[in-house]
Amino acid sequence: MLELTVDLGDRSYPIFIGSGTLSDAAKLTPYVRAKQVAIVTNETVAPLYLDKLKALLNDFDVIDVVLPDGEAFKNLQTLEAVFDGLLQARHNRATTLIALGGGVVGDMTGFAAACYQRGVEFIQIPTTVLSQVDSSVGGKTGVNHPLGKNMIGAFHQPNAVIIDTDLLATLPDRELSAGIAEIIKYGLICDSEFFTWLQANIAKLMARDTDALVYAIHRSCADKANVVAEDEKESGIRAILNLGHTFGHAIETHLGYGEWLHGEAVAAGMVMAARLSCRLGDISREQVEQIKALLQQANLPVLPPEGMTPDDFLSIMAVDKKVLDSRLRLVLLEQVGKAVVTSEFDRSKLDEVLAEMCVC
Ligand SMILES: NC(=O)c1ccc[n+]([C@@H]2O[C@H](COP(=O)([O-])OP(=O)(O)OC[C@H]3O[C@@H](n4cnc5c(N)ncnc54)[C@H](O)[C@@H]3O)[C@@H](O)[C@H]2O)c1
Ligand SMILES: O=C(O)C(=O)C[C@@H](O)[C@H](O)[C@H](O)COP(=O)(O)O
Ligand SMILES: [Zn+2]
Repeated sequence: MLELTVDLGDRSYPIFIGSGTLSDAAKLTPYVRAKQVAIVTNETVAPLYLDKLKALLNDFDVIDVVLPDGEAFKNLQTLEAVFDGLLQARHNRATTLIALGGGVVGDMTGFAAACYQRGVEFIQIPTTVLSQVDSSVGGKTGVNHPLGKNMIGAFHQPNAVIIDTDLLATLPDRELSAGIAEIIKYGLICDSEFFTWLQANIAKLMARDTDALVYAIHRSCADKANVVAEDEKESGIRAILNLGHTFGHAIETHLGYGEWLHGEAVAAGMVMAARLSCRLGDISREQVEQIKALLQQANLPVLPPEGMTPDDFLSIMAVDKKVLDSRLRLVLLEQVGKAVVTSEFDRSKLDEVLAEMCVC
């Protein structure tokens, strides 16, 4: 079992990573501070893992809230079900919410915890690759709005993150690939050595080799924990975790949430960001091809969806959360392994990349 810490002073918390961590009550119960516990999960994950989790909580008063499955349900209306469950069971400020599921369940549970009675504690038990390497760590919580991804939310850190790699056995291949997109992101933004490791080990990851998966999850969480510890609320460096997301969120919003998976949209978005970085003279064409090749080996898209126009991108990107004083800010690559967040780029180059990549 591996352990990392997200270092946030007196709000620091552990990330436990390994096979079988969800069979170990000692990893969970110290982070539940009172009797009331509410497990939030969804209709796909509940039949697979809810009983396993409940078995660790025999000494607690446990309720569960089972949400519908899908990005399309990551909204304020679905959140009502969590508040209904908590209020009907008379949960008070000492309750602990536990998110058992992928990033959708994690983001919604965290946001419910941030809001319920003005803030209660929560624990993340991520069950997808994407949530194990990214969404369960760092305290970004929230829901989508029809006009933009994650537009309603809060920063609210969990008490602990418990990652059991055994749970990935039931994950569909398409979801594995989507998670690998965010893993590749870390190599690109801050860890060139990891990028090189990924080039050598992508086949193992795709074959679900346990050692490779544990290594990639641990390294991704370590990279994310470092960034979050430096800039918890994204006043600066944390925005590098958004590589590919300005384009990717535009794809998700334009298509309707759930058509493309988040990781798929981010993959295409990272190629768009890489192409722009190349056009601006930072990374080479060869490096863009290396990035594309790695994503393609993970069965990820490297082009935007057919029919999406430059104007479709620009109108949604205009409401991106990183926009400052009406100016678009993008995460670009200075090198493979070094991202920067900037509004100081030649806008005509963005137009050229969009025109070149959008197949209408
Ligand atoms: N908060 C953050 O920092 C952050 C970071 C990255 C992504 N996100 C958000 O995370 C979401 C994407 O998360 P995701 O990729 O985990 O998608 P998801 O939560 O929709 O899960 C993917 C699918 O896998 C199913 N599933 C989950 N665990 C399973 C398991 N062990 N076995 C079988 N099926 C399983 C789910 O029911 C779902 O159908 C997006 O909403 C994205 O915006 C948030
Ligand atoms: O943790 C972060 O910071 C990230 O940006 C991680 C992203 O992978 C994630 O998709 C996040 O939800 C995006 O946040 P947003 O603020 O751009 O909505
Ligand atoms: Zn993401």
